[in-house]
Amino acid sequence: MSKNQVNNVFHQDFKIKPIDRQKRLNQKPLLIWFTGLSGSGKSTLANGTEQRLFQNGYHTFLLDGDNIRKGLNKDLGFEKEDRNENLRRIAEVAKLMMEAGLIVVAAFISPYRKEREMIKELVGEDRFLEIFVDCPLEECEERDVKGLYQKARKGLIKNFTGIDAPYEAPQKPFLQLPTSDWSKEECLDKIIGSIKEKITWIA
Ligand SMILES: Nc1ncnc2c1ncn2[C@@H]1O[C@H](COP(=O)(O)OS(=O)(=O)O)[C@@H](OP(=O)(O)O)[C@H]1O
Ligand SMILES: Nc1ncnc2c1ncn2[C@@H]1O[C@H](COP(=O)(O)OP(=O)(O)O)[C@@H](O)[C@H]1O
Repeated sequence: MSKNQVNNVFHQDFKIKPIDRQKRLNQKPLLIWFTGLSGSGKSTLANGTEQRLFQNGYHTFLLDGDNIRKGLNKDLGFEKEDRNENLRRIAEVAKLMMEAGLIVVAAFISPYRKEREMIKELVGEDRFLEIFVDCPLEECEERDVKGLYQKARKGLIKNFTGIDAPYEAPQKPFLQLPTSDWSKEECLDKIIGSIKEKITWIA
């Protein structure tokens, strides 16, 4: 679409506002964003976090790299530009889900600081909780959950994060979880303990 066409698109106001939906669901929307290397534990912890919230009555949705890349973003690869477009679309989807009142849990490598900043700005700083799933490359490679590191080392996959593509660790994340030292349950206890205050509805 050309710039001209974008200029001819107008914002529509809805009668039902986000605040109405928040009151109905009795919760404040949030984006809980897991970032880290492949195999660091993002999906495991994002799933566990969603399960615990859901079982406690919260309205949630989980967005995960592999699944989104098989559907909405199946036209994108792993070049820097593609990763950025991947995350831009996901951020917009997460924003819509938050407007619907949901607590969104997201698990993406999201290797570039600048893109994570973009997501924070888009959804609002106070509603974006960045969780750094911190696991050394050596341990991720040893886990090699999907056999991708082995393929990357053999040169069968290009631009693999940590091997021949960068990962920029967060400098001031909301939480940093050393998954090579802490168990999954320890990490989940820390997450739930830290976000409890943020998700309680204050009328
Ligand atoms: N080149 C390369 N680099 C990194 N990861 C790769 C690559 N090729 C395929 N995969 C698989 O894609 C999953 C990561 O997708 P994401 O959407 O999270 O990546 S990104 O945020 O756009 O960087 C990632 O999932 P996780 O292992 O859960 O992180 C891999 O299964
Ligand atoms: N503390 C931990 N938190 C999360 N996963 C862990 C932890 N300790 C070990 N693991 C294991 O590490 C692997 C992480 O895989 P996964 O969650 O798919 O990572 P990612 O989504 O980052 O690629 C799983 O096999 C999981 O059982």
